[in-house]
Amino acid sequence: MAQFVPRSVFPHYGAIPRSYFLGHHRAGLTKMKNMLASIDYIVECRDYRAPVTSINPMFEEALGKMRRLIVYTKRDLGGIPKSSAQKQTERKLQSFDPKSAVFFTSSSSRQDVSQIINHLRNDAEAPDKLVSCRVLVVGMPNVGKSTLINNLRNAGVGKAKALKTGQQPGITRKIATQVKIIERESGSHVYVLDTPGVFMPYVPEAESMLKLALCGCVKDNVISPVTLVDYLLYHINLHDPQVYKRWSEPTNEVVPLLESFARQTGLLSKGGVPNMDGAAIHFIQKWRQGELGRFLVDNLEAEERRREDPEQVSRLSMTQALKVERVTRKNRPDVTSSL
Ligand SMILES: Nc1nc2c(ncn2[C@@H]2O[C@H](COP(=O)(O)OP(=O)(O)OP(=O)(O)O)[C@@H](O)[C@H]2O)c(=O)[nH]1
Repeated sequence: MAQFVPRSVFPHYGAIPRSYFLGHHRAGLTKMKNMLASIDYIVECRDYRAPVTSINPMFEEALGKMRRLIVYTKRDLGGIPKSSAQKQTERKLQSFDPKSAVFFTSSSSRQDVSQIINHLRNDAEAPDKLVSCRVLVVGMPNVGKSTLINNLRNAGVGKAKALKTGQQPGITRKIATQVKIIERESGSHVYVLDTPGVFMPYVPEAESMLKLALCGCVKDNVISPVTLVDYLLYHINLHDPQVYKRWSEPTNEVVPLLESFARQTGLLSKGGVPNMDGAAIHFIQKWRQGELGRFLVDNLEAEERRREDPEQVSRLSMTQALKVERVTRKNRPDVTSSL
């Protein structure tokens, strides 16, 4: 049998929507900016699996001057714990933001979260900090902000979950009431505030939109689930095509793979026809649960090279991004208006 050769590039970037900037994203960002005077820290959450793509340039512009902690969430889904590959990834990510404290968290690891508590506790206990400390947690939709806050609260003051979390983006719609995560004898405690996830007005590259959709930052109905699985299959094949051997030989063909997956998992429509969209969503969920390989969808070596090239460094500024969004809206109906 001929040896399987995975695709080295993804060939289908056709009609991928590039926007998911909803009303509550814009409103949330404005509110965050207005409350900065009463905030001591920003905790910026990024998705470990897409650590570069899940950076929202709007946060850089709006909140960039604040003291900031960067937290890469969902660490458990991005690699093998304590492996040399994981260590190398994390060293690289730390080197991208040398001026910020950088943390990596998995919701199942109390130790990961305790490191953030220790950092905030030490900093909050500085002699000039006699009043309460308020921390704003920001990030893309569904990146794991509320989960992180619940875990910080549990590790810091031993209390149970305070905020609702969920598999789809948009669970938190408004800036939430503050939650105490560190108690101090002086009575000036450390509080965190949850915020609605904010997407960017326009995603310059179709591939970035696919990565963000795979990680769950946009609702599952915005991009065709079969296209998303095709993109996921492209990544899986570059890592380990054996992970789907229960349903298929290694393949670059998404449709037969999903048909077989649908049949074997009972995802059939009337007449026994495979329910392709249902199967695709289920397949993606399996990856999001770590059952189809744990890897990054961003290429950190490419990002390193980009950062070394001054011509490439300029990202879309917020003003530029909003301008592009306005032009896009003018030229075609907004994909988000029906959501
Ligand atoms: N495996 C894994 N799942 C996580 C982790 N953190 C969060 N999740 C899951 O990711 C999903 C989103 O988490 P939330 O905490 O609701 O995300 P959010 O950023 O508050 O979402 P929005 O309110 O939409 O902005 C939930 O299903 C969580 O259980 C993690 O470290 N590992």
